[in-house]
Amino acid sequence: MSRLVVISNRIADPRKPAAGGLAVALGETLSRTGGMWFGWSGTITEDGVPGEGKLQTRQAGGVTLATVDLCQEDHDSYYAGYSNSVLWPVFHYRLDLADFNAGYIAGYRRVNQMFARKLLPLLKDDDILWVHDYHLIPLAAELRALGCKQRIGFFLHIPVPPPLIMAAIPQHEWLMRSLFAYDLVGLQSEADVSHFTQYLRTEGGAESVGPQRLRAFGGTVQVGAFPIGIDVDEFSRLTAAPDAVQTYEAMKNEYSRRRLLMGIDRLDYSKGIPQRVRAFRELLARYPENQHSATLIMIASPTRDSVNAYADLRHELEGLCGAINGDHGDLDWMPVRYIHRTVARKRVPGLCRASAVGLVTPLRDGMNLVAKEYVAAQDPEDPGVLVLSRFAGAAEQMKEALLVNPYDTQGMADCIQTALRMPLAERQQRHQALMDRIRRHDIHWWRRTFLEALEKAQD
Ligand SMILES: O=P(O)(O)OC[C@H]1O[C@H](O[C@H]2O[C@H](CO)[C@@H](O)[C@H](O)[C@H]2O)[C@H](O)[C@@H](O)[C@@H]1O
Ligand SMILES: O=c1ccn([C@@H]2O[C@H](COP(=O)(O)OP(=O)(O)O)[C@@H](O)[C@H]2O)c(=O)[nH]1
Repeated sequence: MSRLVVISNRIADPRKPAAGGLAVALGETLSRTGGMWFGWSGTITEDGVPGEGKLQTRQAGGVTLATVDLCQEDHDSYYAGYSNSVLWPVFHYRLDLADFNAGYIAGYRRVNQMFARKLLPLLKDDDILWVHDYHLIPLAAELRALGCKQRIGFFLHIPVPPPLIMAAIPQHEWLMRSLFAYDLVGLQSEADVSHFTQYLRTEGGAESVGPQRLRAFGGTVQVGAFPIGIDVDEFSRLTAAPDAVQTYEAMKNEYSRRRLLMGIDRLDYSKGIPQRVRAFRELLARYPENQHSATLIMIASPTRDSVNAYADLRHELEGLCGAINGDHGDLDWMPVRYIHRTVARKRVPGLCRASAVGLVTPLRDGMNLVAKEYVAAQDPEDPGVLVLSRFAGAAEQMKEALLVNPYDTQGMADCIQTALRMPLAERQQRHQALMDRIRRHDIHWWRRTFLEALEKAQD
């Protein structure tokens, strides 16, 4: 059987809590299949030479972890720069936050070339390569240029914007053309496939040459939607494990007289956190019965803090939470518990299960695994209610959640009130339907269907 080689910028460090769905999902996938995981070590070296990171390999169970360091200059131009100040904001429809600094692209190309150079000697002839996410769009083209013949699939974890937004990236054509070096391009949702296809038609004159196969830019590419899932059984086990049970009991005890609402995200502007907190403030104002009762636990895990837009967001959120607590709080009740730390993964299910409402309200999100984890952690006899943004990739599958528009503060407050008052029978019904869906399309389904499609993709 062929070995699976997964390549992503972020790899899970078993010594640290993993905040970020990609690392969580790929960790779970590889623990099943074994193979190799290649990516950035997470280390930034101060005296390194650009394009020359040190390669290290180590064994973690059945998985070989192969990592390279980045020097400060590469980190700033490739990761913080082109990946997270150009591609991330534009793909999340935030042209206003993009920084089209002309210097970033050189670092992006340099690191992709370095990854290709370091990876190639580690490969066996019949390996299957699976490259992940926007940091590594040109990796297959770089590998092909060095003679790599293995099958290579690509999966994009973030949304694809409509063509005219994509076209704002100065190098958009080069980027999209690079995708033709892959045998298969996987996206999170049908909406993403539709945007990608529209882009190729309008900018590359694409024509269909088979089911989900397009010809453009002088080549052909196979495209498909493969919505990522969670490991439902593993998450259920985690929910029943001592750490999660202890967290659940501690929360129930501490907030016995309150109704808990929770949000847990990286502190990212795509996640709609200030909008969510404003909707919560509106809930307290419009429905005063929630005063002294509703309590929002808002975990905002630190992320990408060297990028300005993230530091600005932190200030905004801290001001907002402080103002709500100042205006509405009392000696025995603080409406918002804002926590700017990463919560260990083993405690996440306990927090989810103790919360009557799970708030997953991104302005735009590739998928959002928290939405699925919240559902998986519930007690089926007395489940909480998921309030989900219609702009999360997860909304395409999770129709039985209460879907909201996160830009509509009043609408979101009304929806939270509906969630808080929802009768038990309806909560059970919705939960059961959502569980069926996340079980059918779990992480194993995702890996299997993608890899089967990759195997079948024409040369
Ligand atoms: O690696 P970081 O810069 O610390 O960021 C964490 C990850 O964020 C993004 O996650 C995405 O993947 C999830 C799983 O498919 C998906 O549910 C979510 O909607 C996406 O935002 C990013 O795409 C990853 O590359 C990062 O590792
Ligand atoms: O403090 C935190 C914040 C997040 N997470 C986990 O990080 C992942 C976030 O993935 P998601 O797809 O929701 O969003 P991303 O951060 O990848 O954009 C989920 O598994 C969360 O449970 C965590 O373990 N601790």
